[in-house]
Amino acid sequence: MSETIAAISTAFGEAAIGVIRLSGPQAREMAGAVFEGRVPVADLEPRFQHFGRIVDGNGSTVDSVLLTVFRKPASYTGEDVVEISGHGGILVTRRIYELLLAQGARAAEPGEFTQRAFLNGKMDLTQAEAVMDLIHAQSELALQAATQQLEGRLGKEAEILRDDLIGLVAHLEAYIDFPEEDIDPDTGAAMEARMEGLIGCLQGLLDTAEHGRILRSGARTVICGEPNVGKSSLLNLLTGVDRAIVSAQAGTTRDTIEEMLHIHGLPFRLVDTAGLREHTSDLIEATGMERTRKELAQADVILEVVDGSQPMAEARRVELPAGTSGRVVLILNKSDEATHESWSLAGGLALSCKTGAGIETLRAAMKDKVWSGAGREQGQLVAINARHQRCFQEAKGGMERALEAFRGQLAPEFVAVDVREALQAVGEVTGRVDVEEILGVIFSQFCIGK
Ligand SMILES: Nc1nc2c(c(=O)[nH]1)N(C=O)[C@@H](CNc1ccc(C(=O)N[C@@H](CCC(=O)O)C(=O)O)cc1)CN2
Ligand SMILES: Nc1nc2c(ncn2[C@@H]2O[C@H](COP(=O)(O)OP(=O)(O)OP(=O)(O)O)[C@@H](O)[C@H]2O)c(=O)[nH]1
Ligand SMILES: [Mg+2]
Repeated sequence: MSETIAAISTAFGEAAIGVIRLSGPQAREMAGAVFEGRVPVADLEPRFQHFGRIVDGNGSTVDSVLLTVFRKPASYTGEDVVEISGHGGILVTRRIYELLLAQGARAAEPGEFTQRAFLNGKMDLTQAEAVMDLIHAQSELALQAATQQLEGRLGKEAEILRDDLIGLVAHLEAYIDFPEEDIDPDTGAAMEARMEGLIGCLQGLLDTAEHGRILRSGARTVICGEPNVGKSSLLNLLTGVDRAIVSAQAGTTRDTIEEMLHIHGLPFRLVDTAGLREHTSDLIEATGMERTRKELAQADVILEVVDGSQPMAEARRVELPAGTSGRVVLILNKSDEATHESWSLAGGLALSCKTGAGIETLRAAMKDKVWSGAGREQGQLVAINARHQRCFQEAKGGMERALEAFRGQLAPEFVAVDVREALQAVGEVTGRVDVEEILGVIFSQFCIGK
């Protein structure tokens, strides 16, 4: 990391202010070569903003700016950092950036400042990932989860797990070093309980993966039903915009239409589909239906729309893929034309896309389908991502094997091998390595010679 990197840190476009950031050993020197202020950059007091001008090679002013110096290690990246706030024009910001590149700065890779922050020990991997989640958050709950992860909540949980695993390995190692000592039954039972506890903790974290996926990419929600029941009208009602074409003609929607929406802080990716009917001679329509079936198979929520004003016997209900029944919300649309009594036992929600009656009940039902919120206290919003999920799954696998080996009275070294694998996997969550520390714990907790 001897290179000094530069990037425009604000969004591309016209804005009030544009920030260019430099990080690395030559940050101050490079900034000093283009900045003219009352005091040379090398002597500027860190963490205060200083007014001055950016000048090009001919000595002409490019912009008047505010400049901030951060001295290693007290910066975001842990390196020397310089930030320059210029006027936010596309061209002006770009020119300052290019002047810095001309001084030898390298264009930063995506995420490189945060990567350096991680490599310099300013944050763990879960926090680095949270920075990205925070930037990408599109809903209130996703933002809350990212903020908490950035504050280190998940990292702390992983570290606690890791400490427990290190303790366990240390304990097992002690028996390897002293094979003449048998594990007495009380200790054995306690160790078994400890392993079970760890598996429970890992499972608890794994249980948050579903919520994590939904927060990060939205609950996949598919609107399906026979032609002309009001599917596109429902998409428009939920999103509040006239996105999809609505018409009295059956077969209006041919292709899938996608829109994002938010319900009580949760993101939903809503897909309107071509009406499903068993037989069609229209090739385009048939292709549309094929897409619909694919969407249905991976949906988190299925909004099955029927024309509730018609008798239930006349409705040709869509054949849903196996295993999806728990995810279905049946919507009895066109309730403004009165809901036919034959639907009374079907367990559907009466709705009118025409008047909007019933929409709040539907929104609540959609949230319920994907957000049980069970298990975790209010305000505690741990939601692991796919990488964490892989690590924790591997760790749990290791612990399950360890427990089995332990119960089968295998030698402690075999049990320890599996626990070590779990330890490695959990260490990967925060991005730590372990071996040295295990040695440390062995010698500090178990006196040699006993
Ligand atoms: N202008 C600006 N705004 C920003 C950032 C930035 O880099 N620059 N950040 C970037 O994403 C976020 C803030 N994150 C930061 C985290 C740590 C430090 C920092 O200087 N840390 C020092 C001192 C800590 C202290 O004073 O308590 C350190 O860790 O030693 C700076 C920004 C959001 N806003
Ligand atoms: N009375 C009444 N009519 C509705 C309601 N919702 C939709 N409609 C009408 O039903 C017809 C079909 O609506 P669409 O939303 O296009 O139906 P669709 O299910 O998307 O139809 P396809 O795309 O052809 O499969 C239109 O004439 C709508 O105005 C409702 O709640 N009440
Ligand atoms: Mg439609």
